[in-house]
This record gives sequence, C-alpha cells and structure tokens, in this order.
Amino acid sequence: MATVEVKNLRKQYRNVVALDGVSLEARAGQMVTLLGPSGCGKSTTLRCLAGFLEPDGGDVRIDGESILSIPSNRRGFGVVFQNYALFPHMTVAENVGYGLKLRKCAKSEIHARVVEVLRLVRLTGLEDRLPREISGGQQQRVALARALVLKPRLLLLDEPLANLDARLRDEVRWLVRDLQQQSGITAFYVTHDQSEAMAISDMVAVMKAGRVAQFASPREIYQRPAERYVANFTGEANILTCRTAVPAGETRMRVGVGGADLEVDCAPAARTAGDVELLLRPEALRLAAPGDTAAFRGIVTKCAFLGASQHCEIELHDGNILKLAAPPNARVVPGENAGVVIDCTHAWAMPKVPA
Ligand SMILES: Nc1ncnc2c1ncn2[C@@H]1O[C@H](COP(=O)(O)OP(=O)(O)OP(=O)(O)O)[C@@H](O)[C@H]1O
Repeated sequence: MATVEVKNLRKQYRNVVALDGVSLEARAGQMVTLLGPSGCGKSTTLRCLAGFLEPDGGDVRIDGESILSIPSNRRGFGVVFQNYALFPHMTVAENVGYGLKLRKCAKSEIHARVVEVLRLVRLTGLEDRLPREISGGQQQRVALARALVLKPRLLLLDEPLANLDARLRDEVRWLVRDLQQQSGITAFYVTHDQSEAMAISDMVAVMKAGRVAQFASPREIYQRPAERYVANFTGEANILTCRTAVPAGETRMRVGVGGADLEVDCAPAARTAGDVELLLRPEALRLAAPGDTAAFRGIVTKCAFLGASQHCEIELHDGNILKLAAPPNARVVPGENAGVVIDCTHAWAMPKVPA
C-alpha cells in the first residue's frame, strides 16, 4: 500500500494553465477522487501521476520519494482509462495475462493469477471470448482485471465508467470500490459525476480551474462545503445571500436571510468574510404543517411528482427560490401559499467567493 503526496503541481499547455498549484494526498489504501467540470484539470493531474505528462513544477511523492524522474513504464501503476483499448485479436484471458507475459512470468503463474482476477471481476467463464464478443460493461471489467492482475502499488482510473449506460455504471462502480478495498490498493479516480465520487471515495478533491477548491471526505464536501462552487457541484443546493451575518461563538454565525434570523454552523472563512451565503440542502427543509412555526413563507411555483417524493419550489417574498422534497402524498398546489420549516443542523454558512 502506498501513500501518495501531490505537491503544488503546475502544468501549462502553450497558453493554457491546466494546473495552477494542485496539492492533495492519498493515504495508504485510500480511494481519492478528482471531481470537477470538463477542463478543470482532472485528467492532466492523473496523467502527471501516471508519468504520461511531465509537470512544469511541483512534485509527486510515493512513500516520501519523488517519482517524477521515473518513466511511466517503471512506476508500477495500474491505469484504466475511458477508452480502455483491449487488444481486439486477443481473448479475455490473453488480454488480462498480457502484462504478466511481458514480465516473463511462468505460464502456470499467469494462468493462476488470470483465473483469480477474472473471478474477482466476475468474468469467470468468458476467458476464451474476444473483446467484440462481450458487452461494454464486461469489456470495462476486463480492463480493470488487466490493471489489477499486475498488483500495482497505485491504481489510476480516468472516467472508467463513462462509456457505460446508467445501470451498468452503477453496478461496475460498486465493483470497482469493492475490489479497491479488498485489495487495499491506493487509487485515484477521475470523474465529473458527483454521485459516483460521493459513493466510492474516501476523499474527494473538488477541482476548479486548475486548482483544488476543497479536499475533504464526501460527507464534509456535501455538508460543509468551503464555498458555493463546491456546494453546487456536490448535490442539490439552495444558496441564499444573507442580509446580515455576525459570528456567534467559535464555529457559528447568526444570519438574517429570507425574513428569518437563524443561528447556524459556518465555514471558518465565513466569520471574516464581507458577504456570507447560506447553504440549505433539500433535507434541511420541509413544508410546514398546520401548527408548525415556519421560518420562511412564500408561494409554491412548482411541484413535480417523482414517485418516492415530490420536488417542490417555493418563491419567498424576497425573490429567493427554495427547492425541497415533500412526501409523495402531501397536498402541494402551485400558486398557493406555503410555509417552510428549517432544520438548522443541516444549514451551513459559507463565505461569498467571486465565481
Ligand atoms: N494537449 C493539450 N494541449 C493544449 N491544451 C490542453 C491539452 N490537454 C488539455 N488541455 C487543456 O487543459 C485544461 C485541463 O484539461 P484536462 O483534460 O486536464 O481537464 P479535465 O478536467 O480532465 O476535463 P474532461 O473532464 O473534459 O476530461 C483544459 O483547458 C484543456 O483544454
């Protein structure tokens, strides 16, 4: 198991600054996800780790030692990319065993390791098929097996599920996580899919224009995002600009927002920020029932039945719109007045940061 430190990585392509000081780390056995929109520098970071690209500055250390001078083929990493490019003329077993053959392993050892890894990725029985004779999800699992069979000290996965349909993506996502945990391999995973990142990671680096906007656990980036950008990228978010905001104790603030005056937890930087925004995830809000004390009042502008719940939007008197979930059979009528109750344990104040 390897500990990986990425320190102040910089990379410029002609006039494009792709990485502007990326720092993060993976402790031994962790799965670290790089999450962010297209063009934010996720793949460039991974390619620098893999050794396919040379950074202009910064360092990558494994167990304390810089690896930048080691060529990619000598780093001993397993790499699975979106276009996983299996050899079309080789069977599944030959594809998986190819790396071991290059390492001049004995035939009997190759056979034993291929059988074992195909069992892990649940492809037993398909050993003799060609890539074109198996499905996309199975091909992706062959690519994964091909990387795992070499027992890499670090696994690098760049959008490995991007070519799969939604159902398969879900299935293979759990398999990737199970395999990574069972094998204890430290891994970096690139995705722009927030739910994928949340589901499979120990730590998530939310990237923004070549920098890491926040590096924290999935729970922390969802419940305690550093700023609006992170909050928006990690799930449904109601973000309201606070009219007033004053510190209240070590880690809390009193904020005036949407006609309410609330005491909430806050990001450290919010305490000294000029402007403060309040994050209310949908689970922080519910429609008021008769007798409830509503923090906010407004008019229902939208209600859509989703099966397990209804998606509702309430326009407050100050023009802010709140999105929340209501029980499937609650009576919610567009155009009517509604009160909204807030659970302040799910509220979070953040500094207002320029986009
Ligand atoms: N070979 C290249 N030459 C010039 N610019 C490049 C090159 N590769 C990437 N870039 C630019 O560098 C920036 C970061 O690209 P990168 O591929 O790392 O982003 P990404 O977050 O992985 O995006 P995606 O999710 O679309 O793959 C982008 O602005 C991109 O256009």
